[in-house]
Amino acid sequence: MVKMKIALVGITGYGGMVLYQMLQGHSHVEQIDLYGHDQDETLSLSEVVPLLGDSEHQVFPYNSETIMKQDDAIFFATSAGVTAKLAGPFIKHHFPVIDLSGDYRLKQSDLYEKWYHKPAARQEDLTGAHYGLTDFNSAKEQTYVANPGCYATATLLGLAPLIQEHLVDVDSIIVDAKSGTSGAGKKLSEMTHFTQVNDNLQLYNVNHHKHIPEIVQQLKQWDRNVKAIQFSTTLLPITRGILSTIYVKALPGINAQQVDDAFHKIYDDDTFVRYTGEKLPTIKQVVGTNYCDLGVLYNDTTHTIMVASVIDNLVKGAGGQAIQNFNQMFDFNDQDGLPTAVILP
Ligand SMILES: NC(=O)C1=CN([C@@H]2O[C@H](COP(=O)(O)OP(=O)(O)OC[C@H]3O[C@@H](n4cnc5c(N)ncnc54)[C@H](OP(=O)(O)O)[C@@H]3O)[C@@H](O)[C@H]2O)C=CC1
Ligand SMILES: CC(=O)N[C@@H](CCC(=O)OP(=O)(O)O)C(=O)O
Repeated sequence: MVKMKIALVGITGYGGMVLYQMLQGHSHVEQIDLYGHDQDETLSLSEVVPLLGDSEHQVFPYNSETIMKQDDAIFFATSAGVTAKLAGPFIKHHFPVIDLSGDYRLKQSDLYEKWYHKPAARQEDLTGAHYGLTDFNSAKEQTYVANPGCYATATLLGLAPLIQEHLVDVDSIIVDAKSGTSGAGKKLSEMTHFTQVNDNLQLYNVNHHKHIPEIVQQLKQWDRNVKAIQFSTTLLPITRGILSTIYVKALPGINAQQVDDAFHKIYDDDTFVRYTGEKLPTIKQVVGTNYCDLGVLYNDTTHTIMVASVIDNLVKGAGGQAIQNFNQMFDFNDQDGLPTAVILP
């Protein structure tokens, strides 16, 4: 059996620690080498991430040459703007990278700089990166995988059958996406301060969210007529989970059965996307798992289709999809290393 040594950068972050836990259960991963960026000596993991409490594991000072010598692939679970600076040597040597950040998702450097307000990676590297929406874009034989954003994942999976089957007015897409606070990462901010989050719901970045260009870019791959979406994001007083509620007008003559048929056609054979018809999903039923659950209602009076899409932002929305990309890159079983047990109660 193929056994791999994996490098992981970003263990102190929410995405990185959850990814680390999942990789420990992957049958082809024999070693996980952790690298930190602001340290010049080797530290114990229990010192760096007490929550993981894993005393024999260590965190090494980051060094791309060391990584390419002793590891077989690298996961970056790092903030926006990091891989744009660090990934060059790996790209040059075609060393396998799965990047959880948004640095290589957009194909145009000017678009990245407009929406991320940071210097973009090299245009040729953006062009060469693979957008790893695993249910539609296979990462087989790819070396640089840009893992999708969490809102983008939930929204694109909810829209795919409607856009791919050309059932809707593409100028009528309205997305109301809502996330738990872990989506913002561990950094402290006024918006995610407990007192501000608790007993509250907060809209933020409406019409300015960096997932808008990412979603539109992928939708255009399915229908060139897509130009824009109405996209709002709301912070929920929960830790993990996303509910993306999507509204779109059916084209004249399209009925509920055709919509239902499209979702069955696209998802009946999909391992991690579960279409539940008119039974609308809740966030709790996917938290802790790599599933995306979809419920769909058709309003005959307004001819509006509503899709409810739920995921765990740190699993299917981040590290879980990253492992799916890893499995596709190396032709491993698509369920290897991926959690299916929901966190109860
Ligand atoms: N949270 C989520 O639900 C999702 C997050 N993502 C993306 O995944 C990435 C990680 O997210 P998340 O875990 O939430 O973020 P966090 O803010 O929780 O963690 C960021 C990580 O990046 C590391 N880091 C920061 N600057 C550097 C640097 N210059 N060099 C190396 N490492 C650095 C941090 O290390 P240190 O502690 O030393 O600063 C930390 O480990 C982000 O790009 C995020 O946008 C994608 C989908 C979902
Ligand atoms: C609640 C919250 O703040 N969510 C984050 C989602 C970040 C994410 O999905 O990561 P990428 O930066 O990789 O796209 C946000 O809205 O920016």
